[in-house]
Amino acid sequence: MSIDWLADPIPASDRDARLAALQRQMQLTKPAGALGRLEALAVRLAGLQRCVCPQLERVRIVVFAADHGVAAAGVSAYPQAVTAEMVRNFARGGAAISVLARTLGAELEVVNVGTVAALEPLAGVIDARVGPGTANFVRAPAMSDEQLEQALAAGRTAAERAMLAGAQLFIGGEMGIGNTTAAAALAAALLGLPTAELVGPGTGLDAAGVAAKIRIVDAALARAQAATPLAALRELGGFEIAALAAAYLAAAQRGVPSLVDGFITSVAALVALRMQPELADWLLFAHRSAEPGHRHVLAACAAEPLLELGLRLGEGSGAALALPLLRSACTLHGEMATFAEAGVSQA
Ligand SMILES: O=C(O)c1ccc[n+]([C@@H]2O[C@H](COP(=O)([O-])O)[C@@H](O)[C@H]2O)c1
Ligand SMILES: Cc1cc2nc[nH]c2cc1C
Repeated sequence: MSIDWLADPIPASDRDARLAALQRQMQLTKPAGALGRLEALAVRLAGLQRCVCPQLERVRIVVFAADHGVAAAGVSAYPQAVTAEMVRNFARGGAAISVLARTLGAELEVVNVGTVAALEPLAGVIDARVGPGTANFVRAPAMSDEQLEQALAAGRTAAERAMLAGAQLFIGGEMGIGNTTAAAALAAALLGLPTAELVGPGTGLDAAGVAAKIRIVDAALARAQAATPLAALRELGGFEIAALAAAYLAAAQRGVPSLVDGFITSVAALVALRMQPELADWLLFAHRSAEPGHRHVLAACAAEPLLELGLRLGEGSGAALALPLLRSACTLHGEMATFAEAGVSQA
């Protein structure tokens, strides 16, 4: 195995398709610009899908699940066992993302990149465990080089499966008790911002819990020296965060855009963007999470998310909730009558 593929080229958006889509937008029966950001979204997707009228019928949601050694430091409001228990819940169709995927007619796949518990075979769950969770990164690197490589490969192959199934959009989700601590540590390392700006309540810590979490992240940052985004991932990341970063890169390399979900997924996107800035065209950002550090990560990604609903669930749920907006942008763009077709007078 190798990680050389991470640097494989990412195609550019198709300028001719964008111009043709813009031309079409100007002919649709509405005052120019009246559909606001939906217009630019349709044009952007046209460039990415290399056609005048983009489509988002076939959407693949992949939830990457993994455990975190740092959970032993008491950084989450919930016990570590929830990660594996939620994988079962995803498989049985009872989780929020299961419901949303069904509602949207989107395919849902779960990739277990490293729960502590080894789970029985479950329908719709890929077993890609690279270890029983990461090490506690306060004391040691979160993962070995080999584990990092395997987690990246799990993300890449998930994106490849999505592309083979004809996905027109990739949505990554995550599940991992303790992963807001890993995400905050990674973001602090990459952005150089004070830890307190990036650490938040996660699943529901109180103020004292958040203060303790800040101290834990500070201790990890004092221990770990990371000169590159990959080194930061290895030192402070999680298996699911590495897999997500890889999946965003692999999808873009194959010409498929991704819709980024919340705080943890945005940190994965930031890591991937630091590896390949050309990825920026291919990432759409769904929402601003209630996790306070998310706004800094979004700003660093130059992202303007579509929604702000106070969500802090993860699982890809915010991206799933934004999908109807993106789909509407496409169907309006593709199906509205032009002024000429409808016999409506132009300005
Ligand atoms: O997506 C978000 O913005 C988000 C914000 C807070 C928490 N979460 C979810 O909650 C879990 C991590 O929270 P914690 O407190 O255990 O670090 C993990 O499973 C995430 O999917 C997700
Ligand atoms: C129950 C539960 C469900 C989740 N889904 C994503 N993160 C989660 C965290 C908890 C605690």
